[in-house]
Amino acid sequence: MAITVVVSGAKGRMGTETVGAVMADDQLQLVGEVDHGDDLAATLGSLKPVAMVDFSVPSAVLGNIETALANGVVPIVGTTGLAPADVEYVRGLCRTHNLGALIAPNFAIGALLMMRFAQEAAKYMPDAEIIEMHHEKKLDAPSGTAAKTAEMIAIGRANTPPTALPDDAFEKIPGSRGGKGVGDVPVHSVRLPGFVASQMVIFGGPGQTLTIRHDSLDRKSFMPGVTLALRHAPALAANGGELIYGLEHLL
Ligand SMILES: NC(=O)C1=CN([C@@H]2O[C@H](COP(=O)(O)OP(=O)(O)OC[C@H]3O[C@@H](n4cnc5c(N)ncnc54)[C@H](O)[C@@H]3O)[C@@H](O)[C@H]2O)C=CC1
Ligand SMILES: O=C(O)C1=N[C@H](C(=O)O)C[C@H](O)C1
Repeated sequence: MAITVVVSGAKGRMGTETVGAVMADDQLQLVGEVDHGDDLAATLGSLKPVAMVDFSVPSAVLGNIETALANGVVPIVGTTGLAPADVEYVRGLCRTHNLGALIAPNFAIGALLMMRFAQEAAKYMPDAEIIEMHHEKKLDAPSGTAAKTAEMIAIGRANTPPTALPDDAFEKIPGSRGGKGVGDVPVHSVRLPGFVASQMVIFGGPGQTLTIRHDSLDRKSFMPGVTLALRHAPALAANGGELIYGLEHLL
């Protein structure tokens, strides 16, 4: 029997692509679409899908996750902009509702490999900075992918501290050195027309640099990951209330 799916954020760039991908997958059945202004709780309550995939906006995603879990629906979340504390909050909600969920900052296989290689490289080359480049309509900075990459670099270099900058180093223009969050890895966010989603992780060592780069040139790059995640929804529903953070854990 096909896995029933409601798409949240269905009228957006990712939502539109997702609607098409779900409809084209014979293991999945699209039963509903919601966007801004629609009643998600009523939709999920009446249609009772197995999964809700969310590509909405940072200000709405936590509420949508709460609504899905409260209605017994597995959230498959691509929306970014969640803080680490939000992810922990969702982890707790999953336990409370005894229902699994997935938060995946990036569904593209190439991006997952880029993050994995970055974690590995950081063991041997702990000095690293991230430059992420996205289209000009993106709301959040840094990207969810950059934030997760920084976390993974921090894990990779846990036993190998990066080189300290000079004590008297300074920024003539505030922000020139990028932003730092979890993992203390500088992240530089570029927003320009022309990009979909790209990221470079640059490692530096004495006399050498290593650059790991991924480019999503089309939003189709995310769709195999989205449908794969949705096919895992029944297993997530029965996993005892565990939140999975990162699609790599389902590969
Ligand atoms: N995890 C991944 O692989 C990817 C994640 N994203 C993320 O997905 C999100 C959406 O990206 P885009 O499609 O480019 O944005 P978009 O702006 O094109 O689409 C967002 C849609 O959400 C709708 N929306 C607003 N409030 C809503 C609510 N309360 N409930 C449901 N829908 C609501 C908007 O009306 C709009 O149609 C962003 O956070 C982006 O960072 C984007 C690409 C890949
Ligand atoms: O907004 C986007 O477009 C993207 N958002 C995700 C992120 O913030 O990492 C994934 C991908 O980079 C595209």
